[in-house]
Amino acid sequence: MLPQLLASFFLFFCFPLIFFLLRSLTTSSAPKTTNKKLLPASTALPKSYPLIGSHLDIKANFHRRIQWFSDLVLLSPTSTFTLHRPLGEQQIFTANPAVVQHILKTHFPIYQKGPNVTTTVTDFLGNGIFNIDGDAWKFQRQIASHQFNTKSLRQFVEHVVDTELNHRLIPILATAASQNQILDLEDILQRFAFDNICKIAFGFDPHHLSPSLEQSKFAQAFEEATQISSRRFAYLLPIIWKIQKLLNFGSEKRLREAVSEVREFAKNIVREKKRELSEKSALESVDMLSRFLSSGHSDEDFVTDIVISFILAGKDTTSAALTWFFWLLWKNPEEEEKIVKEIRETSEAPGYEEVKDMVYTHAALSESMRLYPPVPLDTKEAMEDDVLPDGTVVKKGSRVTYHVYAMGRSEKLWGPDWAEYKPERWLERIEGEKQWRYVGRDPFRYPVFQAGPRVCLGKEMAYMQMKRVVGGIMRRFKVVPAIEEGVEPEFISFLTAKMKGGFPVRIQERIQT
Ligand code: HEM
Repeated sequence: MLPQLLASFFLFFCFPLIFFLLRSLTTSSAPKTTNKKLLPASTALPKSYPLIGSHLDIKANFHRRIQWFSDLVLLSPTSTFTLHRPLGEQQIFTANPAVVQHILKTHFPIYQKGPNVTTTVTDFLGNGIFNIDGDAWKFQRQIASHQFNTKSLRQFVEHVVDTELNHRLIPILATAASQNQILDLEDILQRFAFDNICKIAFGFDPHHLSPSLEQSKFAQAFEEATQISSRRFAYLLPIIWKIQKLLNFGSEKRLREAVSEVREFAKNIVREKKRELSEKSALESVDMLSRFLSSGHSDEDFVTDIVISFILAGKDTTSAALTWFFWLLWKNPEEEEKIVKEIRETSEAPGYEEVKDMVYTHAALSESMRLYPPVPLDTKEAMEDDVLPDGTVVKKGSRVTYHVYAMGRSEKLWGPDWAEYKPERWLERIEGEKQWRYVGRDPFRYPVFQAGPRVCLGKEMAYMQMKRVVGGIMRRFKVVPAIEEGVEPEFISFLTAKMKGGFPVRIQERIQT
């Protein structure tokens, strides 16, 4: 009762006062933007009011915020759009490759994660690699990068992924096919990816993908922590969730419980690894966790943060990418046939080189992530005043978001056929031969894995895993969505993308032709 009373007191008496005081500050310091006057008057721009900015429109569109921001940014002639948030805060959205290059590379020191993002997700991600800047980030990146060398990738594809595929995934799919069961493929792929990342990065097998598909308390807590942390960004004023946190009620109470569950799980991994390291003088294979623990940074909380960030990186990204990939193949059977052809031309248990050479599948994955990127938005905070290449004025403290989802759907960037699923956009024929060659794109035009000094460390690992999984599944099975005809699944995102409600599918044994 007391917490509710305190909160009500704050809401009714203190807020109006704060509003009044901040109003004078915000009206005088609002940065100028050049793109505003370039937008045609007829476009449905969000209305902005003193103090609350465009909060009413933001709230009304919250359920479809990815698509709404995408529409707004693509309507702008400069592909950059400034959103007025409450209390004079500005958030700049861009789908302009020159701007993306500016923030991610040429002016990298100015555009950091920044206090706004880091304080919002710090309860969940702590000082893990996704939530830090400066020397701490450099250190984590440098230690973690060893995990992604060729030797490690080979071990990953030929042992970790292969074993999980043949001993866990395929048997579950075979049973579903024989019993005509409906499975949630998104859930299965998340479990698969979670086992994979734990094995390769921490040398630990959580055995999350099992025939019972039992819901684990950890997985549920991880999902809740992700969603509640991500929803904090939508508050009219961050102070509201901060008070809720202080008083430990509502979603903040649940977040505290979920984070505690996640941390306990991660801490057990760390403790087990410490014990292993103390018992053995030399480990057979050195995983990333052992490297961190042996680097002189053995503080349990610090290493736990690193473990949580890596679970986030590994569990929800490739699974989101593959979920949408299988949806697109269902809608594009001729593309499915071309991939099956490539798979049948490789051996049943392909090694590292063979997986690397699956260029058609590689292109098909890049093309599906263009339309459904696993990380659809990414935000940086300006550490100083700046001007973007398109003339947009950025004030210190403003957030600048590059909209990956919008960029993949931009006619300017991909041409009038942008809405079509065409893996061949990424391929060219090798002269005089029947084979394809993969043609990479400018990473600032396709920043699905980010770009510049903070480009995704796991990019190659992710492609290798996805190609091997696609090969393993499609060689034998056809994935058939159990979704009513004409219904399009909804693309949503909480830090990483999801298919709303999961991806119900039936599995069919593929008829050999
Ligand atoms: C399709 C799969 C994936 C996509 C689309 C993807 C995308 C991204 C993006 C957009 C970022 C930048 C995030 C930010 O700074 O806000 C990132 C960073 C990162 N990713 Fe991935 N990722 C994928 C898979 C993986 C996997 C499997 C791993 C392996 C553990 C991984 C490890 C990392 C790490 C360590 C960073 C942090 C890099 C840094 O800040 O220096 N990613 N990834």
